[in-house]
Amino acid sequence: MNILLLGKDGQVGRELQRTLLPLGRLTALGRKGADLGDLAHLQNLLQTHHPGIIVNAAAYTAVDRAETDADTAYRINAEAVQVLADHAWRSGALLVHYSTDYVFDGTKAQPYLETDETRPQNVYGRSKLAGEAAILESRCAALVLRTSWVFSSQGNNFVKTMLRLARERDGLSIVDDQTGAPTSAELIADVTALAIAAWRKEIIASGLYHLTAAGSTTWYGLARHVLQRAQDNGAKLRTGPDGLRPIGTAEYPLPAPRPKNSCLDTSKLSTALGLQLPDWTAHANRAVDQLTGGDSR
Ligand SMILES: NC(=O)C1=CN([C@@H]2O[C@H](COP(=O)(O)OP(=O)(O)OC[C@H]3O[C@@H](n4cnc5c(N)ncnc54)[C@H](OP(=O)(O)O)[C@@H]3O)[C@@H](O)[C@H]2O)C=CC1
Ligand SMILES: Cc1cn([C@H]2C[C@H](O)[C@@H](COP(=O)(O)OP(=O)(O)O[C@H]3O[C@@H](C)C(=O)[C@@H](O)[C@H]3O)O2)c(=O)[nH]c1=O
Ligand SMILES: [Mg+2]
Repeated sequence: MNILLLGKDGQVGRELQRTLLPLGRLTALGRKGADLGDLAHLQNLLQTHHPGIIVNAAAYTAVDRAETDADTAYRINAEAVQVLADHAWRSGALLVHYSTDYVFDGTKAQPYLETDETRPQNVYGRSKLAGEAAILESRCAALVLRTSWVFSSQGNNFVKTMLRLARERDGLSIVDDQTGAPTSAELIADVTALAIAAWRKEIIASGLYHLTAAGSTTWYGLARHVLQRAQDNGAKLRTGPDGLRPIGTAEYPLPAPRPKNSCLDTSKLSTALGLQLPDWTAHANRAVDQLTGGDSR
């Protein structure tokens, strides 16, 4: 079985290079080998490789930049995904794709279900929702995995930003009224491989699934946890956990509005696969330890 991984150099893509290996003959391409902005090239590439499984970890993820660069965000997050879905439908391939908590408006008091109404508040979220729709409406075999607040010891993410800023600055103000589940790229890639194996055995069906770590916190809570762990590991910080100031969203204005509640209910996927998704702190500790030389416990 040929597996084609797109976006191999992103946070999730890097981890998928490891977890997809036992599932088949893997071809992993980054932006150089497969530019999702070039739809004609993408089409040719799919015809050449004829993969049995396409895993798309590439995306336009710059949430604030998307507000003024909507054309590019839609080309990568929706039009390229339409090309993948059309190919999967015609060839019978399985398409595995990722989406986001930002498809919701964040006003629900409880974690969001797959069946809840979507209402994205920013361009990134709307472009990702259009990508989901392209897949689900194509009726190709697909696993669309919505996740949230992705971090890893590699790439660009909030955990690494906090460690950098805490080394550079005296005191940091962090938003404390947006709640979500920080999810490691490692966990996403591990569960993706399990889901593909289960799909092949017809244990799980095509469709939309929420995939995040268990538990939840705010960005402030995440930053505190990260800086506490880093300090315990002996990292030299100018701002420790007690130097963080919790603020409201209004005090940290950004171009793109973010949902207040980003929590996703993961019972559909965890029940189907028989998994107990770990608390977000387990992988957060691992990432901080990798970045600050501590022991993972
Ligand atoms: N990051 C997060 O917090 C969340 C992510 N998701 C979703 O999870 C998936 C994986 O995200 P994650 O790994 O975190 O994202 P990253 O931003 O770490 O990686 C995305 C990758 O896509 C690549 N890419 C961007 N544009 C193109 C293009 N035109 N052609 C080819 N490759 C391109 C990027 O390359 P380059 O670096 O060169 O731009 C990068 O390697 C995405 O679908 C994302 O929407 C969902 C919820 C939260
Ligand atoms: C750097 C910084 C950020 N913040 C706030 C801004 C924002 O509300 C929050 C997170 O900032 P970020 O820009 O890292 O987060 P953002 O890029 O919005 O993260 C999102 O990325 C996309 C791709 C997703 O799909 C989402 O699930 C989510 O992970 O932290 C502070 O309050 N203080 C700070 O010093
Ligand atoms: Mg960001």
